[in-house]
Formats: sequence, C-alpha cells, structure tokens
Amino acid sequence: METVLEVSNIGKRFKNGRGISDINFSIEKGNVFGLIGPNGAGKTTLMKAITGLLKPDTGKVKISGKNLEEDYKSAIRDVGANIGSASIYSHLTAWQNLKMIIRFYPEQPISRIDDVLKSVGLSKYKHDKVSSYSMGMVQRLGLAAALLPKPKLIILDEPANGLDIDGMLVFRNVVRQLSDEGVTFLISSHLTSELDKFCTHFGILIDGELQCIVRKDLFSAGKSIEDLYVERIGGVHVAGIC
Ligand SMILES: Nc1ncnc2c1ncn2[C@@H]1O[C@H](COP(=O)(O)OP(=O)(O)OP(=O)(O)O)[C@@H](O)[C@H]1O
Repeated sequence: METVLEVSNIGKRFKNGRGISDINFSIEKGNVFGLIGPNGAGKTTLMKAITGLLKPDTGKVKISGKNLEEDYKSAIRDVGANIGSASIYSHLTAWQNLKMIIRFYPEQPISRIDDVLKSVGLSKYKHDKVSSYSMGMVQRLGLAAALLPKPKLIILDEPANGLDIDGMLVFRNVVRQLSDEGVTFLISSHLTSELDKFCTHFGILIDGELQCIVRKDLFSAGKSIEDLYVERIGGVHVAGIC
C-alpha cells in the first residue's frame, strides 16, 4: 500500500470562530475518498489547506511523502485540483484557459489540452469564451484543468454541481477509469448517491471535525452512504461502521 495523501492534525480557525480542527486521515493510492458534510462543515477549508491555498494554523500535509509546507513545489507537483473556479478566467476561451495552466507543466505537450477537453466533452466549445458557458460547462472545464498535468492525486470540490446527465456520466467514467489506473481522488459532494457509485472511502465532516471515516466495502448490505450520513447527523451510532 502506498499512502498518497497524509493529513495530520490540520486545524484552521477564522476570526469569526468558524473553521476546522484536528483533522487526521490518509488516502492510499487508487482510492476514491468522498468528503461529505453539511453546508459550512469545513470541506472547502480542508481542501484549501491540503492544496496550500490556505495556510492552516496547525498540522501538516504530506503528498506522496513530501511535506507541503517544507517542499511545496515538489509536493504539489503531482496534484490536480478544482476548488471553486479560482483559476478559470471567464474572458478567455476554454482552450486559452488551459494554455495558461499548462505553462506550469513544461513536460506536458500542448496537445494535452485537446485530449483533456475531449475527455470532458468540451471539444465543440473549446474556442468559446467561458463567459458564455453554463455552470455545468464550467464544471467540466474545471475537471479538465485538474486532469491537465496527469496528476497522481486529484482534489475536486463539488465537481458534480450543475452537471447534466451526460456530464455526470463523463465525470463518473473519468473517476472510475483513472482510479483503476492508480490515480487517487479526494472529492467533496452533497450528491451522496453519486459518490456511492465510485467512492472507496467516506469521511463525514461535521462542525469542522472529521466525525468518522468509513470503508465502502464494510457497509452492511443495502446501506447507502446517505443512510449512514442521516444516522450520523441525527446522532445515531451505526454499529460496526463508525
Ligand atoms: N475566509 C473565511 N473567513 C471567515 N470564515 C470563513 C472563511 N472561509 C470559510 N469560512 C467559514 O468556515 C466555515 C466552513 O466553510 P467551508 O466553505 O469550508 O464549508 P463547506 O463544508 O465547504 O460548506 P458548503 O458545503 O456550503 O460548501 C463556514 O462557516 C464558513 O462561513
């Protein structure tokens, strides 16, 4: 087993008192870790801390054994992320946006841009400005951007929001195919039934605390992550799981 992501004692408290505290978990190579929790639980904050978009108050993050704080460049090298659409410019086309991003990965040929646009079904619209895109199209572009560097770890914050049926299938297939090839995923979503289709593990984050981590293959027959989540939110312990 190869640990790709190791999160130890990560905490971040904003001035308003909100945030996350003492988060610990790790993800092994090829696993798909679904992060779920109510609005404001701290999922985005955690993902930002893991990718260095936000500096945590406590703890450390290791990616492929490299400490994010001490060795940012090489730790982040193998990561593809889509957290909000921070790196997408609406006055540029999809192709131009990816051209901006690929500059940071000189080992990737320019033809990689067309490859990833094709894999998310955006080829037809690649020369349209992002300002004319629907929310689902922007989501597809965010996924394409995350795939661009052929990362070993992909971190996606609410990637299924706004996707149509075809977009959902594309997204699901990308996750399944890449995880089969050994790519590791951390994905947050409120669409638990979607996560149920491909996640190997789930972490439930409530009020900034990681309440439990469950392995999908240890669920009792017929129980979905939504059942488990509802029970956890309701404070009911699920024997043998959490
Ligand atoms: N920059 C900030 N300054 C102050 N408070 C913040 C900041 N960023 C996030 N928060 C607060 O921290 C808490 C966690 O926010 P976060 O966005 O991480 O939650 P989330 O689980 O991703 O929520 P959602 O599911 O609604 O996207 C929220 O109460 C939010 O208001």
